[in-house]
Amino acid sequence: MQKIRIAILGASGYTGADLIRLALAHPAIEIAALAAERKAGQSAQAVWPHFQAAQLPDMATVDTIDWPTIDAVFGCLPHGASQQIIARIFDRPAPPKVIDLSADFRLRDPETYAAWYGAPHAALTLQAEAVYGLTEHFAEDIAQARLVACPGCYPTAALLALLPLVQAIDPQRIVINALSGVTGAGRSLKETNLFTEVAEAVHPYGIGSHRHMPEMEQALGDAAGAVLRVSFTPHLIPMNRGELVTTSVDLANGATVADLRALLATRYADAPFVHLLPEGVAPATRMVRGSNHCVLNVFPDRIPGRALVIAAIDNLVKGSSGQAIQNFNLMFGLPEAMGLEQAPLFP
Ligand SMILES: NC(=O)C1=CN([C@@H]2O[C@H](COP(=O)(O)OP(=O)(O)OC[C@H]3O[C@@H](n4cnc5c(N)ncnc54)[C@H](OP(=O)(O)O)[C@@H]3O)[C@@H](O)[C@H]2O)C=CC1
Ligand SMILES: CC(=O)N[C@@H](CCC(=O)OP(=O)(O)O)C(=O)O
Repeated sequence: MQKIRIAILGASGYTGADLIRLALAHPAIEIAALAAERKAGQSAQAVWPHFQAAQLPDMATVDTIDWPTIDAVFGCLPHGASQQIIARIFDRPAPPKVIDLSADFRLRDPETYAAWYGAPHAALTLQAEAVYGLTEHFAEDIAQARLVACPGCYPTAALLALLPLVQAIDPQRIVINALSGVTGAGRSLKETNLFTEVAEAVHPYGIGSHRHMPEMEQALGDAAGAVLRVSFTPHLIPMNRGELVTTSVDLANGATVADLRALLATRYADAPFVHLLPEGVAPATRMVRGSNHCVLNVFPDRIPGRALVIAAIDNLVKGSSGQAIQNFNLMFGLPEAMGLEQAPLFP
């Protein structure tokens, strides 16, 4: 089989590392280029000693990649930088397809983007063109796209749990609490992510202001046909990878908890990576660690008329690099699950 030649930009970060891991196991991918910024010029093994057994290119810079030989790009770059670099890629003749993991192309409305990200978007035409890459919900558009904006890790879990339910709940009354492992914050040095400050502690952050709210509101609002607001509070927990999202919803239109379970069961019956657990079984990060799977369940709340919908994913796989490969598969007409079949690591 003729392999698809990929470049991974931001290959020295955490999502870049998991993309390398997944791409090495993908039968249709050849890793043709890796790029970094400060670590450019280093060998892949100098940056990632756990890839001793792999044949990998050295870390280049974005501009020194042999672009005409590249079929697909995975952008694992910080937001802001990502839109500048991706705009330059699309200025080239016959550009490759791009799967962007950053937040830069997720929000449709330029004013909403500027309000939440603190600066106007630098590539408005591409922003309008990009397809939102929540694979299970937008597969047809993803398959036709040349630029896919992969969702944030929290929106991935929250939207997989809630999008099928919008007609059975009050979409204006959604409360989302989330827990994330520290890799969610990336590999760059931040005081709040030091072992000494993360270990034996849990803290909420971005309270009332986290930039994943407009992303969730955009997708849920589209599904509900209404402008809406969600309440979302993330927490950083002392764990490397994994994410758990607990949503509290008001039942609506006569729906019961059993109806919510039936909606999720039907919606994801054929989805290779999204699983409604048996009644009463609580989703846990250990059920998905290192895998592209998402586990979901619905529970009655003690407050009448309310329900809890809980989802667990691995932020570095279904929450970023795995979902990016899933989208790549659709964009290149490959089976959706190709290269992603690994079972979770347990314990
Ligand atoms: N971590 C997660 O769980 C998730 C992350 N994302 C998003 O994916 C993207 C990557 O995240 P993550 O891997 O965690 O980030 P990291 O901070 O771990 O890595 C960032 C990477 O980008 C490179 N880089 C930084 N600035 C530039 C630049 N100006 N030009 C070229 N390369 C640059 C870095 O190179 P160097 O090391 O050489 O400085 C590094 O390889 C981010 O937008 C993030 O928000 C999305 C979902 C989940
Ligand atoms: C623990 C932690 O810090 N998580 C990150 C979200 C990771 C993610 O999905 O980031 P992007 O939207 O930038 O792609 C945060 O809260 O900003």
